[in-house]
Amino acid sequence: MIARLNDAEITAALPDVPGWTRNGDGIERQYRFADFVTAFAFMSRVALLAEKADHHPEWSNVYNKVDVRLTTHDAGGLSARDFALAKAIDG
Ligand SMILES: C[C@H](O)[C@H](O)[C@H]1CNC2=NC(N)=NC(=O)C2=N1
Repeated sequence: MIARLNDAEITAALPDVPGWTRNGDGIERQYRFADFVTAFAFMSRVALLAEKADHHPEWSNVYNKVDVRLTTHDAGGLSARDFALAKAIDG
């Protein structure tokens, strides 16, 4: 089982993922694109990253906006996997 990060570890990890904000047991970011096709292309790319990492986002899409929330269900909170996926998404 992956370890749940404590508050100090989360605070230390957040500067590594600029643009992401902590909200309770998750980190969140909103992406905005030119149009739906570009937003969906982003989602397709992230879906492949998520499958590869076996770590999946909670997300929603409205036209050109994609809201992404990362949390680790197996840990009951944030884990290193969330920060790794956030970096991969933005990398
Ligand atoms: C069996 C499978 O490895 C697990 O259910 C994975 C899949 N994707 C996951 N994604 C997220 N966000 N949290 C998890 O705990 C998780 N667990």
